Amino acid sequence: SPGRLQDKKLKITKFNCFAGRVLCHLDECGVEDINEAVEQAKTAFNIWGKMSGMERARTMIEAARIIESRREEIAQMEVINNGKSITEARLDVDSARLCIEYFAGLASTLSGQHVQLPGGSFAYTRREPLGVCAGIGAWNYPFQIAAWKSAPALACGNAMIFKPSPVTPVTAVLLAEIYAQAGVPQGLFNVVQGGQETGRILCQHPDIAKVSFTGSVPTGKKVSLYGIKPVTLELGGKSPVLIFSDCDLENAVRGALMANFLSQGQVCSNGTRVFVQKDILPEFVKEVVKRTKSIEIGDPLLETTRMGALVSRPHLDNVLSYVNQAKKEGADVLCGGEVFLPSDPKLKDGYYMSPCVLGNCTDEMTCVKEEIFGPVMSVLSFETEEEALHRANDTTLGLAAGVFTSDVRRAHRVVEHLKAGSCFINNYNITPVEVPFGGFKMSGIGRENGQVTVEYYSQLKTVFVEMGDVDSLF
Ligand SMILES: NC(=O)C1=CN([C@@H]2O[C@H](COP(=O)(O)OP(=O)(O)OC[C@H]3O[C@@H](n4cnc5c(N)ncnc54)[C@H](O)[C@@H]3O)[C@@H](O)[C@H]2O)C=CC1
Repeated sequence: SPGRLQDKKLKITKFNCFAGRVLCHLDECGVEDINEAVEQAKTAFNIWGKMSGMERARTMIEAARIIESRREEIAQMEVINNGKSITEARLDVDSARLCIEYFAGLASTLSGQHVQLPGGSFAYTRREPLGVCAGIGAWNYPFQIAAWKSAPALACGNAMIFKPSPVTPVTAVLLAEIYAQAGVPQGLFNVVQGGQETGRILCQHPDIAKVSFTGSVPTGKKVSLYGIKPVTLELGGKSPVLIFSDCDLENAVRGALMANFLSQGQVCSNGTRVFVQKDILPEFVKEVVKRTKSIEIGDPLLETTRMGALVSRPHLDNVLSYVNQAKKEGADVLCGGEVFLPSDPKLKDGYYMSPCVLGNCTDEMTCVKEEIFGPVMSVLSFETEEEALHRANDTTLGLAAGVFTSDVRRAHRVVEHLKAGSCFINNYNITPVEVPFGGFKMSGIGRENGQVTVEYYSQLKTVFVEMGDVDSLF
């Protein structure tokens, strides 16, 4: 009930995803903790927000350097936190570092405009920070999300209070430690732990100037109703990949695997609806199934592992139930879709499953309509470009989309008509921090990364300067 966190502390139990054992217990933060974090952040903001961009950049670059020096330790912690393979966890740590470096570089470029007006008068605009921002994270990229939100926030002169998902509470704390070590004012980036109630209290706090949220569509809807404050929403997807018969098939197969199986399929931008032109369907399916079957599943800390454990037992059960539903609705399970038991007895209670390819799918099937958020690829066939585009766009979501073709005119024509915020031509699921990322339609509002993100973490002030006398009508 509202306010229940005012009096008593609730405990979060965090499990180790790949061995299924209890990892730690945490107290959920309530009103008092959040008030304290906000007060600290306000004090820190008063120092940080007044510094020049160059000064802020220097501290952020130091944070990036510390991340690089602790790369392996952070990556290992992320594996335990989330269950993904160490190879992927290292890439997440790199992406976090690159994002901090990128926005440190932008910090000194923040500027306004000068507008000349009649009579020598003029106006200018100032880009000012918002104040104390809230960041709310999902569980699939815990460290990376904390960096993707805090880097632009801090570069623009704001403070941030970040709440990680209670399913993966560990690594955001490392980021707070690193910023502190780099020398940001105390409390500039703080972490509060907890679930939806903590999130609600934080977002609704009157001194929170902005909320940047990553998570599901239903929660995003709630967050957007919390008050008159700017929100960035990075929500779910059910993205299409269009594979034309004139493509380079080898690259299309690789792209389809990257579009579905990174992070055990728990990626918002995944291209889970794979539309393949009819004449290359048999060849494509044969190759995709062969490679999916050979994905090494198991201990995510081993270098050879390509797929680790899903994030929790209930989530694993949910993904498996989607596979069962697909079977009932007439899809063919071409491979995987079952609980996977690693040979190492220590891992017997982990949340593993074999990656799944569903063939013979149609647009009405649940697996084609709903975000599964697990390693399940649905393959559909199409005949014409027009038909593929119509079916690809027939969804309320619009996070990402991909096209594989060797015809340069087709590639750009198709992308022009795809209703998605992040489109890929002849690749999939790459997210360089220099380019904006975010969704159309119900997949979200605003963007993360790229120069444009500065606009989402600052506000514009217009200043009019009169050089003559006041021309009064009275
Ligand atoms: N577009 C993007 O960049 C990404 C989107 N996602 C989406 O996130 C979803 C999976 O993540 P989950 O953690 O299960 O999502 P979720 O919506 O259940 O939770 C996300 C976060 O919101 C918090 N929260 C829950 N209720 C809240 C409330 N009423 N007020 C404030 N905060 C609240 C949670 O504790 C968690 O930290 C998927 O739908 C996925 O597509 C995930 C990663 C990236």
